[in-house]
Amino acid sequence: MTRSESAPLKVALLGCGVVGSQVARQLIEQAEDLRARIGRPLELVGIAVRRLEIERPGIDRALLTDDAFALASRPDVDLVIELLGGIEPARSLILAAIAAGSSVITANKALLAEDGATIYSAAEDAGVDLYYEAAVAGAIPIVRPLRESLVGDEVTAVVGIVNGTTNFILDQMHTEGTDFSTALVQAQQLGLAEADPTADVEGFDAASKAAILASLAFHTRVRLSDVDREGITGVTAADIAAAKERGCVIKLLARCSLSADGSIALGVHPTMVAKAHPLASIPGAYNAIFIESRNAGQLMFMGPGAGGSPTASAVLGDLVTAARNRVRGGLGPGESHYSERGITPAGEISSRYYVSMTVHDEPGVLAAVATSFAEHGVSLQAVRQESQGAEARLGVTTHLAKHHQVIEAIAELDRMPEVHAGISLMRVEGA
Ligand SMILES: NC(=O)C1=CN([C@@H]2O[C@H](COP(=O)(O)OP(=O)(O)OC[C@H]3O[C@@H](n4cnc5c(N)ncnc54)[C@H](OP(=O)(O)O)[C@@H]3O)[C@@H](O)[C@H]2O)C=CC1
Ligand SMILES: N[C@@H](CC=O)C(=O)O
Repeated sequence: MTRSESAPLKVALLGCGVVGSQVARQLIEQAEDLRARIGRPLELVGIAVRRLEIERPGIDRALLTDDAFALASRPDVDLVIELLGGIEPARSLILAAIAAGSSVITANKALLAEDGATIYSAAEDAGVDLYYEAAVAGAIPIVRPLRESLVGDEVTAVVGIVNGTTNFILDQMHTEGTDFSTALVQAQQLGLAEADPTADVEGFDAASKAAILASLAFHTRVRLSDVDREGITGVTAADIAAAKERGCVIKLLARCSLSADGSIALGVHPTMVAKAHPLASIPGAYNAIFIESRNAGQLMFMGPGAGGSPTASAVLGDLVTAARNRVRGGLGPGESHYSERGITPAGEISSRYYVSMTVHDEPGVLAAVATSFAEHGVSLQAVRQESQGAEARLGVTTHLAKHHQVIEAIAELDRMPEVHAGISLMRVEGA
């Protein structure tokens, strides 16, 4: 073995929080196994953090630095792992690492969905690898299947649960009757939530992942701002109860599909899912993703979607792959071959809906409501009416309808004297 064959590949770690601390520990504990898989040892040469003073069990203090730029720009480093999160300084640090000739591994979906194009181009121009399996659905291998395994097929739809925090919260609300705020604190304590959990509960994190999945599935570039998004902060105990009565659970679903005209329909919304549907039984912080493609047909991926150890698994998989490329020469797949596609306007996206409202409990109300929907081209599949004295709670499930048709019908219902108040709508899957 020559000196260069046995010399370690140098690794710089940016961030030592929930995920970074697990990556650092695994790098140290699994050093021998990783060396065997790569063919050369890995040497962790530094860890960038904000607070040097805090205790980090199992981490050698001598590795810590608060000068992330100096670490990311070191010309002797081979591989930089970015686990800070957020847009800046993460973007500048990744660009500095690429400029210094390092391959980069990141879990930063917010950055890739905001400005992936800049990062992808910089990596391609510099001839270094950029891997980001951990950016979508934690431990689940989903980026590599779309980027490599299915690249010869034609993917037509990607649908799933891609945020662990919101799935955990909704599951707790359904199964334990936990209130939203308590369930969110539990998710934060488990290390599932983003540093700012607004990203989770308002659906930004799931929308970022949807943008990445759609970019890979449809060989195009989709950004966070292209995704129609609604979070779970508006989901009430009454919504949960209504879903249960209908034999459903509420899940935050991301949906990306190819429209007939070649444009892409993208959305993240709380959705009533029939209990018999496979997505309904995905518990806690697990994620699950369905892919439909022309040749392969239907595929499903399921596993832990968040948390330190599961996410570290995806990061280390990318690290070994990028390290092997360094050892043997060659590069992984790039992102430079893509086509421009339109984005289907949110109002034109079709779904089935559950619309509920309080009405005067008198003859003819149901017919008036059905007529109002029909006038806007929306046909009803099922109706439930529950008398509450002089009033009744009316719930209707529509057949497939465009969002703008349902909104227009609801605006008209709102003006009808028979309809009292409390009109709410939610998408429906499989019920
Ligand atoms: N948590 C999860 O389940 C998952 C997270 N991800 C992604 O992984 C990334 C990391 O997430 P997570 O580990 O949860 O985040 P944390 O907030 O737990 O950790 C962030 C780390 O980055 C350090 N840091 C932040 N800003 C700076 C800065 N300006 N300079 C130097 N260091 C800085 C922090 O330092 P200090 O420790 O001193 O505060 C901390 O060590 C994010 O992109 C996230 O979206 C992806 C999948 C799952
Ligand atoms: N906050 C995210 C972490 C993983 O991506 C989530 O809850 O899914």
